[in-house]
Amino acid sequence: MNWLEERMPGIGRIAKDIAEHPVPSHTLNIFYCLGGLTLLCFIIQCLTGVFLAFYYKPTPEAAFASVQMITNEVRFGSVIRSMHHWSCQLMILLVFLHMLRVYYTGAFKKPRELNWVAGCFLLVLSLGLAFTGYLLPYEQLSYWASVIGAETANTLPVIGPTLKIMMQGGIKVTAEMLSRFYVLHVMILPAITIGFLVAHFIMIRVQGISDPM
Ligand code: HEM
Ligand code: HEM
Repeated sequence: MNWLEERMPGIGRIAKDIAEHPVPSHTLNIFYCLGGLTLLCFIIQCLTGVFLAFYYKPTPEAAFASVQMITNEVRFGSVIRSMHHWSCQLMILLVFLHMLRVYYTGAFKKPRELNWVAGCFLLVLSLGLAFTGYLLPYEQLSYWASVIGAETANTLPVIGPTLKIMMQGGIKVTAEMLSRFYVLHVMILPAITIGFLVAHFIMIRVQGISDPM
């Protein structure tokens, strides 16, 4: 730390401020851990997702075969894939439970309204990540689930038909649908999620955790 402090004066104070921040006693229970556990799942998703991306091929011809190869041939491939799969299910469950904790403790009220709104974006982003990831193995179930998703988007007033075409790459499903979902899944949505998470945590730090009811 001294070595760093000499080169970047002030960094020790920031590290001390983070490490020595007291935890309010009323938050020492499982319900206040749900946000942190959601974050842990997101970190696991990013780490295991990068390993999957080393072998995954986002084309209609090769996607399913590459996922089969990850499962059957790549060393620890099935473990990494299972971790990605189950941590996704857990993340969605935990984010809803976290939202319920915030709601039932009234933590969305003044001055935390903006953080509730940031949280709503995080909820939609988490669902978007799970939805776009679902198509990637390109098996019957994932293909038709994405078609249903695109048709559901189609029913939205005004923007519906355009949204469907943007998702599928045309009136009918095209090869672009997989490329688009892949780019959304591994680049755009994780990057936007990280941005909202930073804002979420800065607001929590500035406002402090809400008082007990
Ligand atoms: C990826 C999703 C999310 C992550 C990783 C996350 C993470 C966290 C963490 C670590 C905390 C600290 C306290 C705690 O854990 O309970 C927190 C607090 C908070 N979160 Fe989230 N959150 C997410 C989604 C949401 C959603 C969906 C909402 C609501 C719509 C929300 C609203 C809030 C609010 C208002 C607080 C302040 C609570 C208080 O002061 O008691 N968050 N979040
Ligand atoms: C919160 C974040 C994420 C969620 C909820 C999520 C969810 C999913 C889901 C549900 C699947 C389908 C898996 C299956 O059925 O076996 C999947 C596949 C995949 N994900 Fe993610 N993912 C996330 C983040 C990432 C990130 C950050 C990357 C890469 C940088 C990534 C890369 C992949 C790849 C390559 C696949 C296809 C391989 C396979 O199906 O096993 N994911 N993801």
